[in-house]
Amino acid sequence: MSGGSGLSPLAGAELDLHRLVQELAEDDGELPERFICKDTPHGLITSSLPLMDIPVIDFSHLSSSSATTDELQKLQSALSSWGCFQIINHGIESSLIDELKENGRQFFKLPMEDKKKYARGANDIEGYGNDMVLYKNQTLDWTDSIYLVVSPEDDRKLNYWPQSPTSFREILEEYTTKLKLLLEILLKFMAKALDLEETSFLNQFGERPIMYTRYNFYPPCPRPDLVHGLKPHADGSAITFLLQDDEVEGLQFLKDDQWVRVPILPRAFLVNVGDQIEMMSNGIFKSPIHRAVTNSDKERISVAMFCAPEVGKEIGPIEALIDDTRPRLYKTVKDYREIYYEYYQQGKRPIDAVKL
Ligand SMILES: O=C(O)CCC(=O)C(=O)O
Ligand SMILES: [Fe+2]
Repeated sequence: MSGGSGLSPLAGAELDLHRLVQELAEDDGELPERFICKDTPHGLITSSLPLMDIPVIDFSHLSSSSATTDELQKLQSALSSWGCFQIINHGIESSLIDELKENGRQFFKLPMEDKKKYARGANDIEGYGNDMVLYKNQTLDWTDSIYLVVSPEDDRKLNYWPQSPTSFREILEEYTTKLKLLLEILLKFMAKALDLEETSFLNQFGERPIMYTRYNFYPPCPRPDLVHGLKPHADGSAITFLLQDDEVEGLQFLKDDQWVRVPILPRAFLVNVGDQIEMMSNGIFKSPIHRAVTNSDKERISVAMFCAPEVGKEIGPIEALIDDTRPRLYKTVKDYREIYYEYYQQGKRPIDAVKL
């Protein structure tokens, strides 16, 4: 479900029964037509593309009194220019991060029949599967994934949570608890960076924020020049935390019509704003377009955590960010995810649906 970015599609979206990318990759056969992009130049890892000078925010500085102002300024500038940054010294243990990713890797290594026990069901978006077909003639992305609601806890569908490797569930649970705290801290810093009340963003998330995780697995691809790992999209979430592969590059952002490669910073979080923070910040923070590319000899894994306000919660630009020089740019909406998919299915950029 590339481009789906952490939100559920409209009911009745077409479910496709094509084969998993991993099976195709092991086949060594011809690249099926449905993966070949016909439109833009794509796919290329092209080391000729510039490496992004991505801002790195040190969380330990944000919490210390002396360095706070500079770091908040950096955060503000990162989010208004790029809409993304990397976090170091975030306090989540390396061992937890390593195990989370290793569990993902091990899961994708299981025999197909074991993985298929967790296969996405008809009319569901959760579980193990390939790119989900949401609109007609959609080009398929070269990725398989496991997609799970992790919060609120009572919305979890444990039947989709792998039991092999044995620590998969426990580690994901622990990771979710820690990321939820990190999300809260980050939202407070983001408000401070704009001179707002600390809870200005947090309040819009409500009591039961939604968190989805997606393990993206990109097998080596015979023609990385012809396919997308994940086609260009902006996330429909409010905030996305991404753990990139420690060794294999693949994530790229679009800035001023130019694709740039994201450097690997092991165990850092790549954080990007999703459409919902762009709306809440009245357009000051940008929800960036990004994509993942594949390569012909190495598999790649990434783990995304999409965070969004609770279901049914009204969200919109924070009042203090609306004035004569910056009029309100977005509507107030509920359940942006439905709007997101409706627009996505029509091949339009979802955030345009909520612009005034
Ligand atoms: O694999 C990556 O690096 C990108 C993942 C991503 O953009 C997503 O899951 O929405
Ligand atoms: Fe994304």
